[in-house]
Amino acid sequence: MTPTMIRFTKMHGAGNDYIYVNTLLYNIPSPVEAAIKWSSRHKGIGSDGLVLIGRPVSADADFSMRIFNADGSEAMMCGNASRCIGKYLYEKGMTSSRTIRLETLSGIKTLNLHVCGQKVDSVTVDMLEPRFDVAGQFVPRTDAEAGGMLEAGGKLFKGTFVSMGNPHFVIFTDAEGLADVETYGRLLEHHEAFPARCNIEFAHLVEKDTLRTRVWERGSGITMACGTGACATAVAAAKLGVAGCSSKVVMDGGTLEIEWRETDNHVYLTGGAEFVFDGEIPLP
Ligand SMILES: N[C@@H](CCC[C@H](N)C(=O)O)C(=O)O
Repeated sequence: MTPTMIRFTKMHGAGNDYIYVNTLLYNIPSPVEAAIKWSSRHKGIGSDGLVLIGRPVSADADFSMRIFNADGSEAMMCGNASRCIGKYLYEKGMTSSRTIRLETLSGIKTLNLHVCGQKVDSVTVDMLEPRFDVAGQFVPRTDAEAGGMLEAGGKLFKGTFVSMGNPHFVIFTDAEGLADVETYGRLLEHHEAFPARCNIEFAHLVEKDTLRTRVWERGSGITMACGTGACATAVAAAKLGVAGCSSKVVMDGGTLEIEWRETDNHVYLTGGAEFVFDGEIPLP
């Protein structure tokens, strides 16, 4: 039997790369299987995961996003993919609006497209409010307000738990400590303090309001950037007084700008988005 071919677009935001499929045109019956197979760096397209763009359930949204990590697990939110979807929808002619309401598993996020000529230069995403106390995402180990000491691989890590829809644990360290992402990232992702596993950020203040961050993503391992992780880092830094409410987060693959706005308590994420290539692949 001839396999069903699916057209996809590979994109990245600050090096965080995903495979995008327009499910208005193509049905993906088993996204978990597709995410695992297609994300493989050696036997697939190669990516940090799979993103499905679709029709929203809510009348208040224009489009929807579903995001699957490279291990097939589904996440509630993805900051970098949201920006890429803004560019995808606008530049592929699926919308002419520069404001898009995107339905995600963690609510409707508004994308503001910054357009120059016909191209989307960058996108600002209203990531809504950060949370510090999500049942089912984090079991605090101390009576600290939002965070605690966790032991992994014989080492103690003090971090701050921040949910941007999805869970993050942000550890402030010195410059050398950023390399801990390689040794301890996986162990912390699976720490018993995180019933739903966790994304782990190792962050270091390099200059005023500029944070260098490396990330271990739940379900994908080390990635070149994480949008929700950048937001979590900036929020944790502001909460602890390490940085102000607007900061730059420098990740392995690029820099993202974050503002935690006092007026509405929302976090705004700004950064670029890039096309890599289009292709066709059989359904698994
Ligand atoms: N890369 C993303 C986050 C993707 C999901 C994450 N790994 C999770 O499981 O929560 C981003 O840019 O936010």
